[in-house]
This record gives sequence, C-alpha cells and structure tokens, in this order.
Amino acid sequence: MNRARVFSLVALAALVVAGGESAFVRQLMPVAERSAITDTSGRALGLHGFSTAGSAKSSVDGLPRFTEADLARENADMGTNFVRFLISWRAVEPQPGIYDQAYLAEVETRVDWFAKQGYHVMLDMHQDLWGTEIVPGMGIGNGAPGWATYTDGLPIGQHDMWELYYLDAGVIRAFDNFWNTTGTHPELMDHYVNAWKAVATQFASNPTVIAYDLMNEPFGGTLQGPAFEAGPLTNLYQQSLDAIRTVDPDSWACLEPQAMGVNWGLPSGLGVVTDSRPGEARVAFCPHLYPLAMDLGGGYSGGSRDMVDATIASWIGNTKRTAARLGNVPIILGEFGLDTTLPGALDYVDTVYAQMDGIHAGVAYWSRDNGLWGPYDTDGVTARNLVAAIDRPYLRAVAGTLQTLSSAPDRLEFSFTPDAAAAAPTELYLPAVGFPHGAAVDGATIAHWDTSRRILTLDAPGNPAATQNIVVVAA
Ligand SMILES: CN(C)c1ccc(C(=O)NC[C@H]2N[C@H](CO)[C@@H](O)[C@@H]2O)cc1
Repeated sequence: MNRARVFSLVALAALVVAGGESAFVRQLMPVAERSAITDTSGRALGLHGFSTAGSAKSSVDGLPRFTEADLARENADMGTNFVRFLISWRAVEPQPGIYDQAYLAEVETRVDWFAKQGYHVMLDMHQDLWGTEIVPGMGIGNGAPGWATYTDGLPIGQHDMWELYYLDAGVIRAFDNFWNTTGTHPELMDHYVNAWKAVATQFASNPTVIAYDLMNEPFGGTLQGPAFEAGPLTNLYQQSLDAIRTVDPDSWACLEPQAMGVNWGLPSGLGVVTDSRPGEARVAFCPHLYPLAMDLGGGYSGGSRDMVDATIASWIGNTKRTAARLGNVPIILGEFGLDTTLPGALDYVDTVYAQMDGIHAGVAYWSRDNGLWGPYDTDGVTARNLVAAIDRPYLRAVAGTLQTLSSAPDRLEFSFTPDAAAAAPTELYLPAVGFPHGAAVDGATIAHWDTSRRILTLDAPGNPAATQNIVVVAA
C-alpha cells in the first residue's frame, strides 16, 4: 500500500476517534468475567479456524471454492475446530422477498461437512463496498444484491487500492440509502433483517451452526463513529437478533463494530443489543484486527513492528472495554491476516494468537483462500509457512469457566473453575510438532488421547469446587 493511501485512511480514522469512548466512560467499565460461547454440553468453547472463504465474494453461486477434501486437509494439518463461513445477502435473497432455498441447502451441505469433523460454524453475512452492483459488471464490491443497490447515479471512480472505493460518492450513497440516512429507502434494512430470519429458519435446528455474524465490516457512509455504530448499526443488529429469535432461540449473534478505525485499534461506539431469549444473553463481540502499520509493507519487523505492537495493545484494551459494555460478552477475533511473505509475518501470527489466548477470544484467520495470505499455495495442496504457525496447541472445550490460558508450541497452561453440570469433558488439541509422543499433564488425569485427531481429553476433577490449574507438556 502506498503512503498516500495509508495517510488518507488514517485521516479518516482521526475523524472517527473524535467520537470514540471518553476517558470518563472507561472509568465506569465494570471489571467482570466475560461469558463464553458454549456447546450443547455446556462447555466453554475455544474456537480456532479460518474465514472460508473470500472466493465466495464473487462466485456465481455465492459458495466458496472449498471442498470436503480441503476441510479434511485443514483438519489433519492444523486441527482447527471453527469456521467463519461466508454467505451473502445477494445469494440468500436474489429478488426482494424471494429466498433461495437451494442456496441455503447448499450452505447446509457444507455445514454438514464441518459437522462430520467436529467443527463449529459461524455464518458471516459478508459484504465489502456494499455489493457487486455498485458498478454493474465490474465485480468491485460484494454482499448486497443489485436490487438493494442505490448509488443514485453518483460517481464511482477507478482505484488500484480497493479500500479507496469507500471514499466514492456513489458507494457512500449506497450505504446512506441502506442505513436510511437519506430517508428514501427505509425498506432495505427490513429486507436485510428478514434475510437473516430466512437463514436462521434454515439452521435453527442445526447444532453445528453456533453463531451468526450479522454484518461483515459495517460501513456507515456519511455516518461514522458512534453516530453510526450506536445509531443505525446497533438498531439493525437489534432488529436482526429480534427476528432471528422468532425462529432460533440459541445461536449467538456476533456483532462487528465498524471496520473504519476499529480494525486499526481505535475504540468502538457500538451500543448494547438485548437478547429476548430466556436465560443468558447470547451476544458476542467480533471485531477484526488489521494494524495500519502492517499496510506500510514493513511487516512485523523494526519500526513497523513497534507500531503494530502499539496497535495490538490499543485494540486489546478497546475490545475488552467494548465487550464489557455490551454485557461482558464473549470475544471472537473475526478476522486477522497478512501476506505471510512479509518480514516477521509468522512472529505476528504468534503474537496475535498469544494475545487472543490472554483474552480467551476465538480466532478466525483471514483467510482460507489459497495464496500468499493463506495456508496453502495456489494449488490448494502445497502447505505454506502459515500451516505450521496455525497448527498450535489450544483448548477446544472447557468443562467450566476458563480463568487463565497461555500456550507455547510444546506447552499449554490453563486454569478453570469446573462446572459439574457440563455434560462432556475438557478437550485440548495438541499438534504433532510439539507433542510427537503425546502429553504429560500436571493438575488433571488423562481420560483419552486420540492420536489420529490429536485431541486430549481430561477426566473431570475430583474436587470440582476448586479452581483447577493444569499444565500440559510434551510426553
Ligand atoms: C475504509 N474502510 C471502510 C475500510 C478499509 C480497509 C478495510 C480492510 O482492510 N479490511 C480488512 C480485510 N477484511 C476484508 C474482508 O472482510 C478483506 O477484504 C480485507 O482485506 C476495511 C474497510
């Protein structure tokens, strides 16, 4: 990325930070335990996986170029257990009020692939730059259907850097019409909400789908910062969750902040979304992390590394505060990723996963597509450097409340408060490279070691009342 582009984006971000959280609000942040995303056995889930896949943005059928064999390879190579699966409004609702049941069935076929491998699926209603029809036939954006695209004839230029399209009047207008900032298309948000209801109707009874990521990287058009996030964005999320709950009482709603600024470590002004379900709310906060300094091309080394580390520190603090404000909700890092040929790229990946361990956040790497950002070469088979970086020890599921977690290539250490009501045991994934002969465990007894899937299962603790401190090392 050239410097001019970076600084134009930073200037935009500066506009956003003005409306960010005040120091006074920060003082009020409650310091309380965040809830967890749980499975049907009541275990707190650790989620490691990929966004699958960017190829769905432009495919005719709206599905990613991803096969069951690709999933088997990913599971064998990296032991992942989670997928942020890209779907699109254009495919769900190709004509106003008409829902493509064949498409939803094709998505469910892929969900069943993940189910067979013991994965958890989050469906991501993906968009970038609004939709494919912002400039008919040019395939610039993705997500929204053509019938919901109203640029009102305002100009859209041509840019080498795709992000700069967000500055074009026609793109901004398409978003302004959707968010009803113009007041001329109040029907669009209603359609979006009902599209989510159609998706939730399809998957409400499918336990493999645990969450709905309500909108990818929302953009407010002329509305930026809290005016957008605490206004129409929170309103859309509330309406979407209310509609989902009429058919699906149990899936989590993952709320993304606006991408502008927040991806880069600035605070989010997202408002509280209430959950009508009986019992604990099932809302999660799902920001993305893309340090602007990484875009300077310096990768994760030298001065660029220092700036990236500062961004990560800011991002962690702001993310924790927003998750607390939303109701001490779980956190999923919905996207992070980079060109892994950049200097220090794998150190960056290690740093991000270590930081996510520290806040018990799930992680979906961007993305599962083949090539320089992904785990496999363009042939989809040859493993790239990223495979070894993502093949790392992690907690798949904890039969209680996680208190602390840290990991290294050949060690995983955690503490948790057991929940006697959990109907399944604590599980860990341990890669072959760090645990070639399995594991030795201090603080618990091993119930089972699945050598082929590399899953370690621990016995329930003898004294469930006490916090358990567990250290897992190579045997
Ligand atoms: C100016 N705005 C609104 C903007 C700028 C930059 C990004 C971005 O890089 N996003 C990071 C990655 N996320 C998408 C998929 O969700 C990928 O295409 C981007 O690389 C987003 C928004």
